[in-house]
This record gives sequence, C-alpha cells and structure tokens, in this order.
Amino acid sequence: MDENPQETGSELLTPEEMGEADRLTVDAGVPGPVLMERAGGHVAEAVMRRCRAGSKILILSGPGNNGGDGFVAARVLHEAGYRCQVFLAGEVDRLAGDARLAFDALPVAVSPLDPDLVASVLPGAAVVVDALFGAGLDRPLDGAVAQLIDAVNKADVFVISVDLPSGINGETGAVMGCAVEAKETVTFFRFKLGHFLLPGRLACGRLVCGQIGIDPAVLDKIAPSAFRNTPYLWRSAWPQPALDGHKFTRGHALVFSGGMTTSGAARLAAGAALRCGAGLVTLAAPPSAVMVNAAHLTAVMLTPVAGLAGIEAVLEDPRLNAALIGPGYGVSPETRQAVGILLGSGRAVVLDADALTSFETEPQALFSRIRQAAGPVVLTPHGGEFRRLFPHLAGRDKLSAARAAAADSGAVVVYKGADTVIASPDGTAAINGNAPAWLATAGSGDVLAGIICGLLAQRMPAFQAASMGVWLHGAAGSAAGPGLIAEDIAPALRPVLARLVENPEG
Ligand SMILES: NC(=O)C1=CN([C@@H]2O[C@H](COP(=O)(O)OP(=O)(O)OC[C@H]3O[C@@H](n4cnc5c(N)ncnc54)[C@H](O)[C@@H]3O)[C@@H](O)[C@H]2O)[C@@H](O)CC1
Ligand SMILES: [K+]
Repeated sequence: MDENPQETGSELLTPEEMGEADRLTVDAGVPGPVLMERAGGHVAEAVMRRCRAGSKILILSGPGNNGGDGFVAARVLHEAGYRCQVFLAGEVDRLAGDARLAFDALPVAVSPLDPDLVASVLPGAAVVVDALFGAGLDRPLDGAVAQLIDAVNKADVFVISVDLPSGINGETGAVMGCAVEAKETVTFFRFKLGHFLLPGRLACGRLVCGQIGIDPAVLDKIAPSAFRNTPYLWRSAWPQPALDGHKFTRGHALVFSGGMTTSGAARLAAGAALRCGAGLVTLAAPPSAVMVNAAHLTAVMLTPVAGLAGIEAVLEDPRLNAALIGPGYGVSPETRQAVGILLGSGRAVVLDADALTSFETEPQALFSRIRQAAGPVVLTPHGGEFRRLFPHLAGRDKLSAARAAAADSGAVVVYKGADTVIASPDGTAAINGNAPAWLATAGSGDVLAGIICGLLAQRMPAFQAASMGVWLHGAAGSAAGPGLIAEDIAPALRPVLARLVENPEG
C-alpha cells in the first residue's frame, strides 16, 4: 500500500459517503473540475511511475466521472510525451458535467469502445488505464464492456484502475457481473470499503490513495463508521505496563481446556494470552485433562475444574477478570450451561468455536444472556460458525452481516476470514487487511481467541481488544512466515509487540 498514513486516515468510506465528501468540498468553493484534475493527475503519475514517456498507454473511459478522470489522465500523459489511445464506452453526446469538460479539453482522438479493436491493440500497451466505472456502478456489467474486461484480464498487461477496478462494488467488494483485475488501483481522499472486503481486495492489486484537496474536516459531518484495522484505531487503548505495576495490574485470564484428547487448543490460546501481556493466565482443566496439561505447561498456571460446580468455585477468585471458553471444549448442553455461568459472572468473556456451535439450536438464548451480561463479550466465529449462529443473515455482505450480528447479539463480533470484520453493536466496524494466507492453519483461531482474551484481561475495551487482537495475529503470522504452524504464532508476537512499543504506527 502506498500512502502517507497521516494523510490517508483509517476511515473507510462507502461510495455514497465519498459522494458526500465531494459535494461538501464543492459547496465549500472547490470547483468539481479542480477535483477531477487532481484525481486524473494522480492516475497520470501512477502511469509515469510505471513506464517512460513514449510508451503506449490505453485509456478505457466510461460514461461518468470515472471516465472523466481517465480523460484528464490521458491529457496529462499526452502532454508529457506518452502515446495515448483513448476508448469511450458510451456515446459522446451523453457525456455531461465535469467529464464532458475533461473530454472537450482532450487533445487526443477518442474511439468508440469496440472490444475486438481494443483486444487487437492490447499487446502493445505498456499500461492500460481502467476508467470505465467507479463509484457510480449500480448494476452488473454485461455485453461489450464485459467482453472487453474479459480480454483485458486475459492479456498480459499492467492495468491501473481509477478509483475502483471496474465491476467491483465500492460498498461491499462484490463483483458485479465481472471485474477488471488490476495491478494497481488509484483512489482518492480515503480508501473505500470495496478496497478491503473480498473479493474486491483481490481485484485491486497495489492500493494507492491520492489527496485531491478534500478537507478531512468533512469527515466530522459524514461520521464514517468503518475503519481499516490499523494501530491508529486502538493503540491509545492499549495499556503499557507501568514500571511500578505488578502482574495483577495486568489482569488474570482464565482459559477453559477440553478433555484429555482435546486440550491442545486451549493451551495454544492460553500461551497467546500470556504472550500478549496478560499478567497471569490460568488454564482450567477437567480432571481427566490435568495430567496432559501439566506435562505441557510452564508459565501458564493450571487448576482442576470439575463440572459446573467447579466453574462456579474457580470464579470465586475476583482477580480472574477475563475468560475464554470454546476451543476444544466440546459441543454439548453442558457447554451452554458453562457459557451461561461465565456470562453471569461479570467477567470479560470470549466465546469461540464449540462455545458458539453449542448454541446452534438456540442462538436467541445466547443473545439474551449476552445482553444481560455485566462484562464485555466477544464472539469469534469463522464462516461456518457464523452461519450456524446467525442463519437469518445468510446472503448479506460480510460487513453488514457482521454489524447485524453484533447488534442482534449485543457482543463484539469478530467475523473471521481473509478479510476479518470486527463489528461492535453500535455499528462501528473495522476491516482487517494484514493476514497472510498461511495463517489459515489448524489452531490459528484458538491463538486469536487467546490473544483477545489476554487483551481483555488488560482491561482494553472489547472493540479495541478484538481489533488489536486480529491485527497482532495477522502481523505475527506475517512475521513467522510461510510454513507456520499455530505454535509459531505466539512466539512471533514478540518482535511485533516490540515494534508497536517503539513505533506506535506498527
Ligand atoms: N467531484 C466528484 O464527484 C469526483 C468524482 N471522481 C470520479 O468520479 C467517479 C464517480 O463518478 P460517477 O458518479 O459519474 O460514476 P461512474 O463514472 O462510476 O459511473 C456512472 C455511469 O456509469 C453508468 N453505469 C453504472 N453501472 C453501469 C453498468 N453496469 N453498465 C453500464 N453503465 C453503467 C451510469 O449510468 C452512469 O452513466 C469516481 O469513481 C471517481 O473516479 C473524481 O473525479 C474525484 C471527484
Ligand atoms: K475504474
């Protein structure tokens, strides 16, 4: 990603919110053509970074302002000595507003977009500028445009998309019929949701955000509620250990182990909770699993917990302030009861894996207990668990599904995947973008649940703890590199945390 984080901010806008930012800026006296001039200028600069003057550039422009940005880029590139060939999808007579002005200022001939003609000239192009559709895409692409996009995607050419790869829905990241597969996407002012939600993220290639003269103060009015998951979002809520503090001031996490043959998941979680800064971590194990856990644990403490009465008894220690249940715990009515006890205990609670699936037949019972809970609650479902707990949200895009799940359940929901969404019941949401593909491995989710529990033990607010946990998990996965197994993630947190302490931007 190419950006100045100070300038780009972590807000993620919907196309509608971006339109509002444009309108507020124009109302404040910056003419629309000036915004378009700067937008097109950023696109031209991206082309210039890629190839020298004299190179052949194809500009594919659509009927709206996205096409207008393409016309501006073509003019700037032509003036800089590039050989530009411009194609228009649509009729010249229907061009209007700023796009019409940009078209009229073009010193280059414009050809109607004929897919076969474009396909025949593709091989000689150093760069193809995709200025077909951006924020205004409102229906699936088909016909000649779809045929053209297919030819561009099959050709071995470097595509720079303007604002969004054409065909990607800026609000959901969905492919509308078909979509350009760009090597680079140049957007303006702030990134959009569709740049980070799948499959949009995969179509964007490298992401670049250019400033076009929109004052960030417009965001006070727009009040966006979705953010990129970066340290800016939660860094100030992360408590730094104080020199005069001791381990109890950093919280005490309680992680519930499954039985003798399913105890590994909880150990992974407990180790991660300790590694990310919880002062103490205790593993609560059923009698059958005490020996196997004892044989593996050192810094993590161990306590035998027999049945539901045992859970009640262990919770009599008021220093235990955060709990995780679910990894390897087993799907059963007893698990539902154990979850009920924890939710009634006033502790911060993370529910993962089997603790979620145990409520498949009665999710409303879980949600009503969460709403009565005195402490914060975080749910960490993967796709399958999410569908089991929130079947009524099937078919919704990931962001709106996660937000609805948080509102319905009353918990912070971490909807996991390559584009993990963290959503709070008040609608605030973060989209994560730092997870490497090799993080999808057995036990990885257990580690994530443990990290979040460890941060909750340190008394971070739930949304920030969940967001930071997801980010740490992704960063540690990247640091560990290909070939990682779940055991490698917690040790890899050390350099990640060290960087975060030294450099708050991570
Ligand atoms: N002042 C502004 O509003 C600025 C806008 N900018 C550019 O303007 C773009 C948004 O412009 P617009 O709102 O005009 O939208 P677009 O240019 O993305 O597309 C709108 C046009 O495409 C048509 N269309 C939509 N879906 C279609 C489909 N599936 N098949 C065929 N035609 C379809 C619409 O009928 C409309 O004519 C941004 O993406 C950005 O590139 C930038 O120039 C910065 C300033
Ligand atoms: K585009």
